[in-house]
Amino acid sequence: MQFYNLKHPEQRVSFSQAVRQGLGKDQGLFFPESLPMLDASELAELPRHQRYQKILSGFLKDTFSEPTLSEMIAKAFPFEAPLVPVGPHFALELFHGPTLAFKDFGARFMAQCLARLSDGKPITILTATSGDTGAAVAHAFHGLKGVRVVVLYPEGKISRPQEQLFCTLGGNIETLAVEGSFDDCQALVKAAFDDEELKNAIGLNSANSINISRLLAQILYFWDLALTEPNLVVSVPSGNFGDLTAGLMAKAMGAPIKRFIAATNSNDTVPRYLANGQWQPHATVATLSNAMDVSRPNNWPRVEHLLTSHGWSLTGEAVSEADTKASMQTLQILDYLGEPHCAVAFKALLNNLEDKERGAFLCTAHPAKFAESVSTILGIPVPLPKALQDAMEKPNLSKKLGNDWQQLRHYLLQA
Ligand SMILES: N[C@@H](CCOP(=O)(O)O)C(=O)O
Repeated sequence: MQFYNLKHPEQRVSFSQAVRQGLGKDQGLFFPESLPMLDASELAELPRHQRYQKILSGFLKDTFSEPTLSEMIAKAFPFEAPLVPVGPHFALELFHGPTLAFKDFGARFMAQCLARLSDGKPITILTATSGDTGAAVAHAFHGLKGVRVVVLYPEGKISRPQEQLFCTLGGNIETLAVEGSFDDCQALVKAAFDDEELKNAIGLNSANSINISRLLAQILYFWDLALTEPNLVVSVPSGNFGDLTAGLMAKAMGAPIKRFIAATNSNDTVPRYLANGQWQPHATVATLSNAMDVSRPNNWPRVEHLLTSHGWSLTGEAVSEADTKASMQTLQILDYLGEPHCAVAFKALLNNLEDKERGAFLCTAHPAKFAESVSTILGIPVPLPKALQDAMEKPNLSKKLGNDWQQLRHYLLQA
C-alpha cells in the first residue's frame, strides 16, 4: 500500500515515509492509494482486538508483521469507546483514554508507529492544538528518547484543565502559548514544513491529523459504532476535520453508516462552503467548544476527495453558543452529561434527522475538561477525574511566543 500526495499525486511514498515525513510536497496531505473493502458481517463476528487488526492490516501489512501490529494495537488502545443510548439516539464516548479525549486514539497509535519506524535520528514533533491534541500527543510521547515535542496553543483560548494536562509535564515536552488563534498556530507548523533547512536540522514531524497514522487509528471506532448499531446518521463535532475524514474512510471501506453531519460552532467555514460553494474562512472566534475553534480546517482536502470520489453529499450545520447551551440542557433532561462539543454535535443531529432516521453523536472529550462552563450552564458540580486533579496542582511550564515565524524558528533551532 502506497500513500500519495493529494496535491501532487505523482508523489507516492510508503507508509513509513508518510508517517516520518508528515506532509508531502507543497504541504500536500498523504492519502492511501486505495481503501481496503471489508465485509461488515465478518468483522462483526470478531473480538475487538482482532477486528482492529483486520482493519489496520489492510493498510499496514507491508509495513508491520501481524504479531507486531497486534502488539501495537494492545499498547495503543487499552481503553474502550462505549456507545451509550441517549433517548432514541446514541453518544459515542471517545474520552476514556488517559487524556480524556478522542485524540488519544490517534496520538498513541502514531507513537507506536514511530517507535518502530524511526531511523534512530533525533526528531522534533511540532504540533498545534486548540485544546485536546496537545495533551494526547504530549502524553503519548512523554519520556521517549530522541523525541522532542513542541506544542503550540492559542494563549488564553483553551480551558485550564486542557492546558494543565500538557503544560505541566516537562522533560521532552515543551509548550508555547502563542499570541493568536489555533489557525495561527497551525500556520506556524506549516511554515516550519516549508523550511527545508530547519526540517533537516531538527528532524521535523507533526502529530496533528496532517499525519496519516493518526487517521488510521480513528477509523477503528467508526467501525465499532457501525457494527454495534448499523445505518445510523452520524454527527461529528468538527474543528480540523480529521475525525470526519476517518469516518468517511470507514464508510468507503464498507462500514454501514448511513450518512454524516459536519457539526461546527460559529467557526463555520465548512457549513458556509457546503451552502454556497465559496471557501471563505473568517477570523477565528472563541467559543464554548474551543477545540473546534478552527477556521481553516486542515483535513478539508481529504474530506472533499472522499466526497467527490464516492459521489456523497455532506450535511453541514453551525451551532450558535445559545443553542450549544440549550443542547447541553436537553442532554441533561435526557440524563446525559454533555460538554459543549458533544452538545454541538447533538444539536446538529436533531436539526438534520429525517423521518425514521436514528443517529449517533460523537462525544470527543470528557465533561470535566470543561468543568467550569459545564457546571455554570447545568448548575451542577463536575468532579475532576484523578488524572485531571493531579495536573491542576502542578506548575504550568509554558513559555510565551509571539505569532511570529522567525521567533518560532529561532526557538526550534535552540538545542
Ligand atoms: N481540535 C484539535 C485541533 C488540532 O487538530 P488535529 O486533529 O489536527 O490534531 C485540538 O483539540 O487540538
